[in-house]
Amino acid sequence: MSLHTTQKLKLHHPETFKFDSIPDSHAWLDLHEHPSVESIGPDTIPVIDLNDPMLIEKIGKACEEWGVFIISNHGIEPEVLNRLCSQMHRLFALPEEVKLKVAKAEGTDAGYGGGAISHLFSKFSWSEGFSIVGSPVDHAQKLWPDNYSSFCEVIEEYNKATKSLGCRLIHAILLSLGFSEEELYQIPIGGSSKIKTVMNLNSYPACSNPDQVLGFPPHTDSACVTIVYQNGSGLQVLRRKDDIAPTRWVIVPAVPNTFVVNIGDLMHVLSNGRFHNVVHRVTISKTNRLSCAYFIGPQDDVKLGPLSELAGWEQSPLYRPVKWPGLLKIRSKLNDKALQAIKIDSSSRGEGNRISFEFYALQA
Ligand SMILES: C=C1C[C@]23C[C@H]1CC[C@H]2[C@@]12CCC[C@@](C)(C(=O)O1)[C@H]2[C@@H]3C(=O)O
Ligand SMILES: O=C(O)CCC(=O)C(=O)O
Ligand SMILES: [Fe+2]
Repeated sequence: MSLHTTQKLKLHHPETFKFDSIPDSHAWLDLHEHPSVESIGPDTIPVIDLNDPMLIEKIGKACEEWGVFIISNHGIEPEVLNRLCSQMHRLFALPEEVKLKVAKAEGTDAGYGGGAISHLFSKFSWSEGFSIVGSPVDHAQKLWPDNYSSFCEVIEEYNKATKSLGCRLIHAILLSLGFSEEELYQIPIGGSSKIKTVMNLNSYPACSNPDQVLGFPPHTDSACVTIVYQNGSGLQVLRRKDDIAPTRWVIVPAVPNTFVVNIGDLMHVLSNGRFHNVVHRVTISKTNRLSCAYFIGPQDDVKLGPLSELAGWEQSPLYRPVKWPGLLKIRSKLNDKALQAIKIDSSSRGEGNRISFEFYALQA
């Protein structure tokens, strides 16, 4: 791979994952000093059974307090997940030059490469990703000209099942905000025909010095919700300082037959700041790990803002409405400061206005 390609995609050098010592480009300093990681502590990420009669209340509470929860009884067959895993193995085991045939092109979200905000971090991630937007057929044909249907079939199947699971979750989340069943359909993401989904397949190779690297640095997801399937642990969420302890990383356990659900920036905006867009990162271990992150947000032409008027809340809106692609553009410049750029904040005029200006310039 040429240096140019490597830098543009913020991808590893093909030999990196075989090194015994970690190259400077991937080694983070003081990674585990602050905040600390809670291995056994007072924190347990809520586990929510989708058949629980108290589902709405439990989901609302988890979205507010944690911004992440684990779901069981989701109805997706383990057999589909096993097939998804074997196709992910098959994809990432391809030679580097084959995977690069479907490298993300400038300005597109779909294809092989690093994350959309990877260029904002000082170090490379110990991971490879493949993003799917819409049909995977074109890319799959390039990867396996004679044998692409087994990949496409499981992707389509998983997509269909996870999309309907996502709609169920979004409904429960909106109901927890106080909307009625009838009102749901007036909301820009309240129905399967209104949402857009992006599937991100991730591979985190085994590492001999896992404490020096990260599979993905700390970030929030931009979408409304993300549904994560993981075949082993590695994901950690940042728990805010509270009465129990200071800010700390909490390990998200890998519970068989469950998914992890994260709240993203757009759900934080939609709920007018009530739901927590949780910061998370991915750590690496001595064994290979696979995950599939399924991002659910509004369609590209839909502006999403706080739903305060609809719900008749007393609080005034904290954010200006934004389209998903617009937010991605701001994030690719401002990273974790992106939401400040759309904040309606009368109290901090100086800084706020400067960032808002940048926001409008980017939107133009
Ligand atoms: C629809 C999406 C969601 C994206 C951007 C675009 C395609 C790739 C997604 C990710 C995947 C990896 C983490 C993330 C933070 C990243 O860097 O790229 C995600 C990002 C986001 O959540 O904004
Ligand atoms: O691999 C994981 O567990 C999560 C990956 C992630 O955070 C992402 O793709 O946004
Ligand atoms: Fe993420």
